[in-house]
Amino acid sequence: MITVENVSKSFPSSDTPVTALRDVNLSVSAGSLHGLIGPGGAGKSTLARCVALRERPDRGVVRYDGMDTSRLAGRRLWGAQRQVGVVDPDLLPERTVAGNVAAPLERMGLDPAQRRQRVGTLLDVIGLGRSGSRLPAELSAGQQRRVAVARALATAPSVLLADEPTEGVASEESAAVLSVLDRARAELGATVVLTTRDADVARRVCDEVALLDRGRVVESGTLLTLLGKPGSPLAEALLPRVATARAQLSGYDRAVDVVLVGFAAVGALLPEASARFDVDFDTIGGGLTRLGDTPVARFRLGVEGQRADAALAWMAERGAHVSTPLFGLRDAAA
Ligand SMILES: Nc1ncnc2c1ncn2[C@@H]1O[C@H](COP(=O)(O)OP(=O)(O)OP(=O)(O)O)[C@@H](O)[C@H]1O
Repeated sequence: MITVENVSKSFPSSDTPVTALRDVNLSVSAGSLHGLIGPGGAGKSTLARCVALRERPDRGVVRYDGMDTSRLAGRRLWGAQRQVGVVDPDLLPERTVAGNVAAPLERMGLDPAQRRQRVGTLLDVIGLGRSGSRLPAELSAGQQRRVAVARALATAPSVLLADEPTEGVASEESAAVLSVLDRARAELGATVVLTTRDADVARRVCDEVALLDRGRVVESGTLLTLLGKPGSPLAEALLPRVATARAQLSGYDRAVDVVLVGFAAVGALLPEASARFDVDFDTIGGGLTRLGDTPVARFRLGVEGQRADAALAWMAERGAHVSTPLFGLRDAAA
């Protein structure tokens, strides 16, 4: 577990200093794929570099499993930094794919046989097992980025940092880059921290997220918990839109938004509640999406029937997130 406690960081500039982080608190669970999300200049890279021990906070503490890293210096700091692999997208152009991945192992003094084996494993993880002897210039941008990830993983760090991992990669290749980060976590046991401006990247691959804006963490937590949080800006960015015209609501006793998570809920909860309680649900907005492999739906429902409250409570007991009724009462809209 990595914890960031009350971290602030400013950079000198010609007039007033630029404040990049303001009193930031954050937890990154071991083995998670944690996304730092936010607009340009929000402080994502600075926070990621503090987490990776490449930047020292002006105030506050970064802890690794409870250990205060601000007290580390010299060899102990270097040892802690080595536990964090940072993806550097710039490959060595004159070296082959295998040579790029092997470079950190050569610096470590690993013998050639072990080096070959480690490089082979990593090339398989990134899906380029047959491309070891090619040069970076022969690869697409997405393949190059995957090689950069393999190189950062070469020394088996416990934490991997990828700053904007899909930047500069064609959209059809970004899924493969993200899936390599997921494999780094799932198969190599690394805790992965990525930064992105794109909520879609978080939706596809992250399980924990923090939303930053102007140097502050606006909200953070697991994606699945945030989905059920009323008013969550991240949930709003990640779930299907439910905007509907007021007139569309006027034909119903009430309207509610429901968020359903998982195959069983998305597939069966609405028809079952409808049959059990003799209630009609009309979908008047929203739709389906996925968080990683998990299907997620948000629907705006027009609800009709005497036992609507009981039906909605029954769904909530089964894990549906049901909003308080919207303004759609028939009388109010009339
Ligand atoms: N080394 C530095 N020297 C001066 N200012 C810096 C430095 N690093 C970051 N900043 C400033 O700190 C603020 C936060 O920058 P940071 O790169 O952390 O944001 P970001 O969310 O990663 O942005 P982007 O998505 O554009 O990369 C910005 O105003 C930036 O200009």
